[in-house]
Amino acid sequence: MSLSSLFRTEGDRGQMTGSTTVDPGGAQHAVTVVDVAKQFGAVQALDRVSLTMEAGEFLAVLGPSGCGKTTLLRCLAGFERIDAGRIALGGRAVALPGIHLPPHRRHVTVVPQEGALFPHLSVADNVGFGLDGSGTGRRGARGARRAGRVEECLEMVGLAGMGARMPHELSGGQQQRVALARALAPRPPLVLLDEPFSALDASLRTELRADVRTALREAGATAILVTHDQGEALSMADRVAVMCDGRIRQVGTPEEVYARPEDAWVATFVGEADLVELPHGQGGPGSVATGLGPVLMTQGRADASHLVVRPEQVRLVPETSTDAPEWAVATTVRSVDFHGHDALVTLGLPDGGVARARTGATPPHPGERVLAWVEGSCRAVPSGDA
Ligand SMILES: Nc1ncnc2c1ncn2[C@@H]1O[C@H](COP(=O)(O)OP(=O)(O)OP(=O)(O)O)[C@@H](O)[C@H]1O
Repeated sequence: MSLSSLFRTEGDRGQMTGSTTVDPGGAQHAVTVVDVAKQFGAVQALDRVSLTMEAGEFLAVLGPSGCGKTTLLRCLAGFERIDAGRIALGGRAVALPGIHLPPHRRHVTVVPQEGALFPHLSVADNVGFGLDGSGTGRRGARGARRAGRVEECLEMVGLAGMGARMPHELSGGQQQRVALARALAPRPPLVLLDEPFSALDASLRTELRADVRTALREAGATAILVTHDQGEALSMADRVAVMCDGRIRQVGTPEEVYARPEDAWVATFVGEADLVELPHGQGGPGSVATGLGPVLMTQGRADASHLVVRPEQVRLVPETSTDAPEWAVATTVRSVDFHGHDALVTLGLPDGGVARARTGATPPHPGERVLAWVEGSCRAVPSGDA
């Protein structure tokens, strides 16, 4: 679901009035979400969602399709009323039982998926749309201030000097840059990005990710990016909130959610991982026998049920090599997914299981016999089944 249809209507223009409703628990944070619930018929789109953000922070909300990411964004923007819980922005309560501040009073701007620009307005007029002085002519001090801010924002997104162009004269990537410039122009304390790169090709996405990150940092904006693309979330965000079935399963830095997943579901959703089921009660530190030989297990939890083995931890050498440790297991390469800079090799293990190994750009061939072992230690996690 996209926010684009609801992005800034004429009625939103320039209305940024304040509210005196202070949230007692949210005063220190740019964003405070506490136990927010939202239901559509039988679907619990948000199930007691809580999170806080500091000013200037960039949070990615990462989860599969239908997990509730857009609903969370829409509740923050004010397009949806919450059923329970509370939301405060900059210490100001904007949603709680009995209070629902409309979108134009929340000081939030949205960068939607695509098609958000007004086709009949120039790039400069699109960017300046919500600014003081828009619609009042371009002369005078206000007009000059507005023009200055528009050019500043276009420069921030790498489009300096392109204000006179019309949207149809821009590429898809340039149009998304304009949408970002428009969102940043009123200096909003919170910018919401709803899968803003989804319509772009792979190389453009990568380029734009870095530029958007830089522009947001320069603007000092607090930002939330909704995405189902783990690479996008891990490469751009200060912290990642991993969502599943209307709940936030884990919030942490990209390194934390990747290296220390809370449960097996997070481990397999954020990056590739193979799970080894642990014998009951074997969650504590030590060595575990697996189809890939003995694996060192870190920090077990009493309820741990699976060991997380990342493909980059699995080492491979030809079966005839003498470079493998004595506990390496002789396996057969089943298939190879070649990605250019690296490859994901699927191995058929002697115990009938499969495991994956990430290799360099010269992987072994399907059918080849190799020695495999796990390097470093693996984390034991609970299954995460609700
Ligand atoms: N207005 C609505 N009426 C009924 N159901 C809705 C409505 N909006 C969302 N839902 C349902 O709520 C759930 C969460 O939807 P949401 O759009 O938030 O998910 P999402 O994670 O953003 O998915 P996607 O990545 O596919 O956009 C889904 O089951 C969806 O069908």
